[in-house]
Amino acid sequence: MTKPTSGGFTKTGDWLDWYSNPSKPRFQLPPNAVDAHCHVFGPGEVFPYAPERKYTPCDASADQLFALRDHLGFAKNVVVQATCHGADNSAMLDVLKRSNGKARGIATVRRSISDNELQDMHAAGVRGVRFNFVKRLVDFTPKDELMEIASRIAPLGWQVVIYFESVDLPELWDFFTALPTTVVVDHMGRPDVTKPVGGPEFELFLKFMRQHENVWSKVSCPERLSVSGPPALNGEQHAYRDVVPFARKVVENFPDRVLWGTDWPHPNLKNHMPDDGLLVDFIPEIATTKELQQKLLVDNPNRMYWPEEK
Ligand SMILES: O=C(O)c1cc(C(=O)O)oc(=O)c1
Repeated sequence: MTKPTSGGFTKTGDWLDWYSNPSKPRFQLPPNAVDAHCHVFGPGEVFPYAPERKYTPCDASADQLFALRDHLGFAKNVVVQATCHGADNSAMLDVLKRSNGKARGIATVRRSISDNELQDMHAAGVRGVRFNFVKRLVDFTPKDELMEIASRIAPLGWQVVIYFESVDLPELWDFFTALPTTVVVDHMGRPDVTKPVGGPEFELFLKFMRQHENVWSKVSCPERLSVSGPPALNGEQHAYRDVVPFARKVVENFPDRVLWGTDWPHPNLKNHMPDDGLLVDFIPEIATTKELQQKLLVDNPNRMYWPEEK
């Protein structure tokens, strides 16, 4: 059954709705595991989609996110502002408010934001801003504007989350390496997994992490990066084979600087929508020991987003 887009909005034509009734993962998540990359969409009638958005999704609410968290066995979420909400962070902030401290947020802000607004967001649980360089998702923002935002959020101890395509890394290198904060890369910088894992393009990404100890990576989104599949559907326990060597390499080289997230509700997927339970079953393919799993799912995200709990 298709899912609604409320508030009088019309869903993007080829939109794929998030998966209903995901399976129970076979892989049992360790206690206090964090889904460190997920979103909410609206609902549109409560939190309208932004005029400048590039897509209109089906609704995906805070309650639906919490239900998924509990079903999969995560303890906490890091909610990343989705581009369909522009710089209006209210839907994301509403999740944080209703989470009893079990969610942190990554916001999108413009340079016009006041210091008081940043302080309020910090009190609500926001711990970073996202800079997006994927052209199909956002309009261009000048780098000096982004750098100004980065220098204003740095004193709060916030991070900058960056989303870009691997082919754009050379051009963005100087900007990224000048950022004064912890930098977290979404989805491994979107490698082209049809190219060799040891080839120059992915090697540049590994060099970026190797040379800059403030750079972390989310080893998320095999469902987005995979070309070969097979998709995480119909009980498939060996999904997305072509992504495995890339993600494994990042986890094994930088075990203390990796994070994992579902990316629910999976904006803009075009050829299938994964069963989120099977997506969790992908984790032991890329973090192959208990020790690596503990770092990826528990130690790293809790150190990053809930340091006060130590
Ligand atoms: O590749 C994407 O389409 C995508 C979009 C968004 C967003 O719209 O915020 O976030 C993601 O993590 C990935």
